[in-house]
Formats: sequence, structure tokens, C-alpha cells
Amino acid sequence: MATPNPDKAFPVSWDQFHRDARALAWRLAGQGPFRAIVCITRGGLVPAAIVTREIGIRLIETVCIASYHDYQNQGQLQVIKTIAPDLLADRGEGILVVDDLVDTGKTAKVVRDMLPKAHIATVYAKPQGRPLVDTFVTEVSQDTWIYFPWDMGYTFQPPIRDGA
Ligand SMILES: O=P(O)(O)OC[C@H]1O[C@H](OP(=O)(O)OP(=O)(O)O)[C@H](O)[C@@H]1O
Ligand code: HPA
Ligand SMILES: [Mg+2]
Repeated sequence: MATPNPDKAFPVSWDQFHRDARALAWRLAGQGPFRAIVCITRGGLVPAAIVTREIGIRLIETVCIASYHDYQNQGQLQVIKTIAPDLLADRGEGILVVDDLVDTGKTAKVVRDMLPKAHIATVYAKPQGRPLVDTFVTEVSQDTWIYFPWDMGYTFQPPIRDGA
């Protein structure tokens, strides 16, 4: 289970996410060739857009999985849409799977079972899920919650002297 109420926050701006996703593409560039990418929606859609542009993949598939229905609490994992049969051939050989992060590893494990030979990549990784992915960019501790730019907005910050 993901750490309930993680102590630490790791907020990521759009600029930083773009840089980190591009760094992921650099790491993946020498590891292909990949005949298609499968992105794990919804979080994997954004890094998939950046990575496919960088390494020149045009065949883009989704696997739709949801498990964090209640903010930071993981619930029952639901596979809402599976992968097209032609991409399941060869046990996933030559397929790149992308997600925004791996936390407990439960989501990545379900996709690994569908595509045992695929290359699974995430931008961020926490220690529990790290063994499930082949490539990632930045590791954060298990008790950290990563705040993605698409989940945030600008808000007033009280000055430090007011006890913030
Ligand atoms: O390693 P795990 O503990 O399984 O967690 C990682 C998954 O959790 C989040 O997806 P979520 O279920 O929140 O759906 P979303 O991508 O639609 O936001 C995230 O995008 C990963 O896919
Ligand atoms: O740390 C996280 N941040 C955002 N979504 C998540 N889904 C699982 N863990 C996380
Ligand atoms: Mg997700």
C-alpha cells in the first residue's frame, strides 16, 4: 500500500517535468528500437507526448488503469481499457511502456504481466516500485508525495514571518 499521508512534498513545475521527461527520452534513445509506445493513462499521457516526440515513435497505444480514487489513498486497481491484441504479440518485445511515476509498483506489475518483455519507463520512482521499472530519472523517498503540474494551481503563500 502507498504510504498514507506522506510527510514530504515534491512539487514539480511544467518546466521541471519537461526537463525530466526529456532526460528520460535521452536515457531511452539508445535502448530501442521501439515499435510502439503504450502509455498508462492518465499520468503517462504527458511524458508519452514528450518521449515520442524526442525518439520518433508514432504508434501510440493506451492502457487505462486507475487505483488512486481517493487522492493519496490507493484502492482497488481497475483496468478500464486493455492493450490492442497486435501489440500484445511477442510478449511485448519492442514495446516501450511509459508512466509518470511508480509508487508501490502495483500498476507497473499489472502491465508487466500483460507485456513481460516490454521496456517499462517512468519519470519518477519510489523505492517500493523501483524494481518494477527498467528506466527512470529521479528517485524520491517512499514517504514523499509528488505533486504534478496538471494537479496544481498558483495560490498565495503567506510570508515565512507569519508562521508559514
Ligand atoms: O505504483 P502505484 O502505487 O500503482 O502508483 C502509480 C500509479 O498511480 C497513479 O495513477 P492513478 O491510479 O492515480 O491514475 P491516473 O494516472 O489517472 O491519475 C500514477 O499515475 C501511476 O500510474
Ligand atoms: O506521489 C504521487 N503523486 C501523484 N500521484 C501518485 N500516485 C501514486 N503516487 C503518487
Ligand atoms: Mg496513473
